[in-house]
Amino acid sequence: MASHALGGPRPGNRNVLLKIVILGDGGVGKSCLMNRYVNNQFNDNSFHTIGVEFLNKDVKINDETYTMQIWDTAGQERFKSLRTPFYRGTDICMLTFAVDDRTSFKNLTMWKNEFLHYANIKDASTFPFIVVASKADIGADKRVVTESEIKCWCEVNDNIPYIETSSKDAINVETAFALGVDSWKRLEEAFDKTNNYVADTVNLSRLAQRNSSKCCSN
Ligand SMILES: Nc1nc2c(ncn2[C@@H]2O[C@H](COP(=O)(O)OP(=O)(O)OP(=O)(O)O)[C@@H](O)[C@H]2O)c(=O)[nH]1
Repeated sequence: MASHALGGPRPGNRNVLLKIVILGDGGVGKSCLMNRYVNNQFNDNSFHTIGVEFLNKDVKINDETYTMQIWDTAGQERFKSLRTPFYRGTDICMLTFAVDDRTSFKNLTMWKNEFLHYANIKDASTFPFIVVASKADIGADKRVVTESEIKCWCEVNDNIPYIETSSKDAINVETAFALGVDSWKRLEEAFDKTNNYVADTVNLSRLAQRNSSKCCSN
């Protein structure tokens, strides 16, 4: 949760800082996604990430300015203990798989659960996840995960928003991050509303208690 949600009104002239974590199997294109988004570059021979790396980018989305702090994590199993300590305090989680890699799609559930566990999030339905299908530029002959099965997985998982991207051809990369921010904003507003509602309920019940104790003392 961003600091303004905990500490009162959003400061007028400062950017909202959003911590965004990109998760998914090794080789699905997480580093390339971050590099396309932040530096508008693509590397055909990107190396495996060891642990985590992060980059910042200031953006304006729907008239609001944000500092996007993007954490690219190592997808390989052997780096699990190096990446999981960085999950806490995340505002948006991008669950990534490559459309030419069925195992990476099957592992989305594992990634989601790993994140929920180490970020200590109790209710997945209130957290802004985004599913990012990467390498959408590859030919139809190489594609092994269909759009309908991705949509189905998202539906079963609290209707997580989903987008197909290509870092190589710069398709939908900015939109993917904007989608994450949209989802974060929607859930944050819902959270604020619920909390106000709970606060009102508490106040009303306190009032009722006070009134009823008055009645008792009469
Ligand atoms: N065709 C295509 N290849 C891509 C795309 N994005 C990444 N790749 C390639 O996929 C390979 C792996 O990309 P990375 O970004 O290093 O993958 P990663 O998910 O960060 O991998 P780990 O660091 O091991 O977790 C590289 O050879 C990239 O060039 C894409 O949009 N299209």
